[in-house]
Amino acid sequence: MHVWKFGGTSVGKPERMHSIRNLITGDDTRKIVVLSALSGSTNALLAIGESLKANNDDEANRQIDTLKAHYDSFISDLYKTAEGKAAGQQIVDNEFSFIRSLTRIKPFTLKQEKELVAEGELLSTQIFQAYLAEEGVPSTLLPALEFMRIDADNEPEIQYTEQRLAEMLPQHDDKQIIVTQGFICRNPRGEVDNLKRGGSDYTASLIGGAIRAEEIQIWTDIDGMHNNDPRIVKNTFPVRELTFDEAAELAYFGAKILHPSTITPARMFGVPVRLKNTMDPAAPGTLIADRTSDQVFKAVAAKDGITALYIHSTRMLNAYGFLRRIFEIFEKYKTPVDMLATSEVSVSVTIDNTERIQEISEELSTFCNLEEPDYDQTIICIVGNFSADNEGVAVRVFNAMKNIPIRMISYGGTESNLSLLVHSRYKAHALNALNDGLFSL
Ligand SMILES: Nc1ncnc2c1ncn2[C@@H]1O[C@H](COP(=O)(O)OP(=O)(O)O)[C@@H](O)[C@H]1O
Ligand SMILES: N[C@@H](CC(=O)OP(=O)(O)O)C(=O)O
Repeated sequence: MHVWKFGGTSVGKPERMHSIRNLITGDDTRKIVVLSALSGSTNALLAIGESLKANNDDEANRQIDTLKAHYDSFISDLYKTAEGKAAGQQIVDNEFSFIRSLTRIKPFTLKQEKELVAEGELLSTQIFQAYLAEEGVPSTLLPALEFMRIDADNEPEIQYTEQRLAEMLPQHDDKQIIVTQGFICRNPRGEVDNLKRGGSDYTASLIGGAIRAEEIQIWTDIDGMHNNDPRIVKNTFPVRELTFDEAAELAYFGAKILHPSTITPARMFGVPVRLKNTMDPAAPGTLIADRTSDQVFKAVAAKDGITALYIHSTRMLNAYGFLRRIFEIFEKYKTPVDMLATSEVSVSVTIDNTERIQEISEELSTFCNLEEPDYDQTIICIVGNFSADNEGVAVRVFNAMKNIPIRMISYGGTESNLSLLVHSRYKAHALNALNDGLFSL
């Protein structure tokens, strides 16, 4: 069985839904088809939520009218028959009457916001499945809220998904196509929740891992993982093969094509992930699996919103236990550390979640001296085959970066990553310089 995920841009127009229908029925493989919300919908729903939080109900109602008009016109273009249009209209009317009911709940809390934002995927999947029905393609809609769950730390419970799907899927053995929602899940309180922005990729790989799929395919609007951010750098090109580790680093460090956690379940169960282009299905895309080519530099990605903390020991040289004490504090406040640089008496670390920075700094100050943190930093992550006997890797990177100030360097943590910290104002310059220095022929 395969799991195929189509992102917002791939379902965002009626003609794109027509293409998806052709793609998923183009071969005999049984598929779970994971859909995101129509492009722009999640942002529009969040904007409605912001108006409601600000008690601006008139604005929220205007925004709801605009979004509903978009769906009305979408379904009128999507379906051919009067029955199809009526079925589509029924779905849209039902979901929008639920959205309007949320505007009447005061105060508008996070719980309602999560229910509101889930409407994007609830709409797209029902609309698409009704379209398949109109086209005579047998399919089932499997509600993600019945098999996707996160725990108290917001981590997906893959064993629960495995067990639920083992119960649910056999009931639909007669169907080749099973449609479900990306992104949405329940939390331990049974409420509607989600896997954070871009989370439909993660849904697909959690399902793929849970059912030990033959392959997970992520269909988007570009022909695979490019060697650099195509929104910032010209002349990028698709990378044909990546290992799980390489792809995980790129996704975590900012390659927006994949949600940062997508690779974890796929790697855990050895399920290959293929990135494909809905607009150009014949393009080979990128295969993420255990094997890779031996090309030295594979790709570069950048992650913004990073804060660097500079921590100095107040004790003498050779003190042991210093790092342990520091990291226990980050653990206590559930704040992951991304980059790390050490000297004998100092440690510099980066974090991207500053929610608990105040408490962390106060506890560190009890046994360390802290410098002012640097905000607005960017991690530039260079991924490739940097095995210990590969000479010249660092020199090529630093030559490319020779005109850009570097705040921190991390190399040797894995054989596939070299990371640099720069101020965010240098991000575009750094990505372009690395493209010229590492990839131009
Ligand atoms: N290294 C990269 N390779 C490919 N695409 C990238 C990369 N970095 C950023 N992107 C952006 O990711 C976009 C696809 O991701 P996304 O918008 O989340 O798609 P979808 O809506 O299908 O989920 C591309 O259009 C591209 O602009
Ligand atoms: N709709 C959600 C989930 C998602 O994954 O979307 P996309 O596949 O379009 O990135 C979001 O916008 O965050």
